[in-house]
Amino acid sequence: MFILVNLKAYPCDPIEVATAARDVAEESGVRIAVSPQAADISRVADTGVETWAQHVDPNDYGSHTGSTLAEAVAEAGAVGTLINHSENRLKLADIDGSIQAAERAGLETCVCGNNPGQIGAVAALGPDSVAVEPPELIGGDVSVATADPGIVTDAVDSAANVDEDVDVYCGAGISTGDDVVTAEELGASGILLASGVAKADDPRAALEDLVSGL
Ligand SMILES: O=C(CO)COP(=O)(O)O
Repeated sequence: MFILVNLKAYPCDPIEVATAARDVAEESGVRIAVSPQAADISRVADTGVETWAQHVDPNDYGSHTGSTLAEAVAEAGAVGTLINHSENRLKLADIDGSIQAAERAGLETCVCGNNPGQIGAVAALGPDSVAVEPPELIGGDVSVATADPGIVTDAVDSAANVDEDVDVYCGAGISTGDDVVTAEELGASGILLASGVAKADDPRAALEDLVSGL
């Protein structure tokens, strides 16, 4: 299982989370990555943790003020990027363009979707992975794998029907090792989470719990 920690714009210490994630990944052998604010990518990557961007724009180099250039986040140390999110919704054409920009820069891609239908649609664009995250469960206390297991299994089927090479992750409300094991049993090959680590009093303990059943 891959554990991808999205720090969103939470007021946590990205270096504290990154250092903990690096250490827990090393100790457990579980792949863990951290996705900080774009401005923090470089110093997070310097900790040695696998680092992802939260977004890249479709544009290439050029006159694109305010854009997040895929090459720039790769140069800063990111090896992957999230694309699309219920908190940062993109049009299908822009998702396609952002995947192409990320691939051009050598970044691994994970495209988020709200439901199995969206997962099938974005899987058709050829990302490395997709993540199903029901918006109503994001930031809550109940894991998607418990609250709505069918959405995970349907997303796995939906992606497989389009492209069997696309990995399927799930997210929303995941915070414990039991949640991760349940997600794995439903067919997910990774989880995407935020508040369970970014808002934890002790991010290291939260990460240790997340990998405890793997
Ligand atoms: O949106 C998410 C990750 O991208 C999930 O957020 P929570 O883990 O806080 O529910």
